[in-house]
Amino acid sequence: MLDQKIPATVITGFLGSGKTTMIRNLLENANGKRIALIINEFGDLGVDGNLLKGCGIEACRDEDMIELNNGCICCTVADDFIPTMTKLLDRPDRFDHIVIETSGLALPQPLVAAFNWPEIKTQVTVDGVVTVIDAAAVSEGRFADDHDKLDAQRVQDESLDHDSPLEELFEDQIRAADLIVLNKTDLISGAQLDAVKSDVQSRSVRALNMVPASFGKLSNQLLLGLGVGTEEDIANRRSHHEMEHEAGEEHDHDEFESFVVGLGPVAEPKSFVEKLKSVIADHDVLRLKGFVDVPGKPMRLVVQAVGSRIEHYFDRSWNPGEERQTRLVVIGLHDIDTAAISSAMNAAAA
Ligand SMILES: Nc1nc2c(ncn2[C@@H]2O[C@H](COP(=O)(O)OP(=O)(O)OP(=O)(O)O)[C@@H](O)[C@H]2O)c(=O)[nH]1
Repeated sequence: MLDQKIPATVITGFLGSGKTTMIRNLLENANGKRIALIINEFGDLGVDGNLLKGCGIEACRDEDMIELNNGCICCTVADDFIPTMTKLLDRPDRFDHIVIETSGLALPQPLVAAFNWPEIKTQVTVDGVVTVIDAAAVSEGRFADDHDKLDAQRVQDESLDHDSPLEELFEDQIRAADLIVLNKTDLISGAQLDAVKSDVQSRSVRALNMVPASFGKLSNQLLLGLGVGTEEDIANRRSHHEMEHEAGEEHDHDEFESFVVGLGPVAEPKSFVEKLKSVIADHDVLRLKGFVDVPGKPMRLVVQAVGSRIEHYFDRSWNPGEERQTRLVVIGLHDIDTAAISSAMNAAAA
C-alpha cells in the first residue's frame, strides 16, 4: 500500500561483531522481498560492500546497495545519510524494507534521530535497531575496562572525563537497541552466555530483548518485524556523549584510528596469516580486514581478523580487468603505531 511507511532496520554493533554476516543471511532469506541496503564502514576500504556485491544472492542487487564511506554515518547524517535516503525514496520503484548497516564505531542515536527529519518521517519509520554483540569478546572481557587503570590515567590527564571509548561505545550501542543479538555463541559455553547476558543487561536501565545466535542466523520475521517505530523513542535512549555534552559539542571518532596497508602479492598465505596474528597481538589491533593477491590463484583471498581471532578464505575469482592487489584495513585505538604495523605487515608478506 502506497500510504504505508517503509520500515527501516538499523543494524549496529561493535567492529567485527558479525553485522555483515547477519545481513548476508538475511538477504539469502529475503523470499522475494525487495530490500535496499545502506552500508557504512569506518576506513577507506569498502570491504563489507565488496563482500556482499556480486555474492550471487538473488536479493542482493548491486543497484539496491549503497555504500557510505565518508566517515561514520552518525557524524555525516546531514551531508550523507539524509541525501542518500531522499534519493532512494525518489526512485520510481518502491522497496519493501530498508536495511542500514552502521560502521562498528557508530553511535546509533543520531542516525535514528534523523528519521524525525520531515522529508524522511513522512515516508519511512524505524522498524527497530538491532545491535549485534560479539558474545565471545564480551566473555573475554574486551569491553570491561580496568577501572583502576583508567582512574590512574585520569590523575595524569584531567581531560579524560569518561570511560574508555570501547566501553562507552559498547554501552551506547546497547542502549539504542530494540533487539540485541548475542552472536558468536558457537565460541562460548552456556554458562558463559548466561554471564554475558547479565553483563549486557547491567548496562541498560530498560529490560533488554536479547536473542543468542551463531553467524547471525535468525529469521527475517524476527529481525525485520520488530514494528517499534524507534524514532519516536530515541530521546529516551541517550548516548554517553549526549549526556556528557548537553551543550552540543560535536561527537567524533578521534579515539580510533584506521588506515589501509597496501602490500605486494603474498605467495604463502598460511604463513602470512600466522604472522599477522603476532602483529595484531603486539599492537593491540582491534580489526583487520581486506583482500590478498595470491600469485597463481585465480581467486582472491579474504582476510578477516577480530582481535586475535583471524579467518582467511578464497571468496571469488578476480574479475576480468580488476586489478589484483593486496589491501588491508587496520583499525585500532588512536595511539596505535601505524608505521610499525605497516612495516611488520610488509615483513609478514615478504
Ligand atoms: N565463530 C564465529 N565467527 C563469526 C560469527 N559471526 C561472524 N563471524 C566472523 O567474524 C568476522 C567479522 O564478521 P563481520 O560479519 O564481517 O562483522 P561486522 O560486524 O560486519 O564487521 P565490521 O563491519 O568491520 O564492524 C568474520 O570473520 C566472520 O566470519 C559467529 O557467529 N561465530
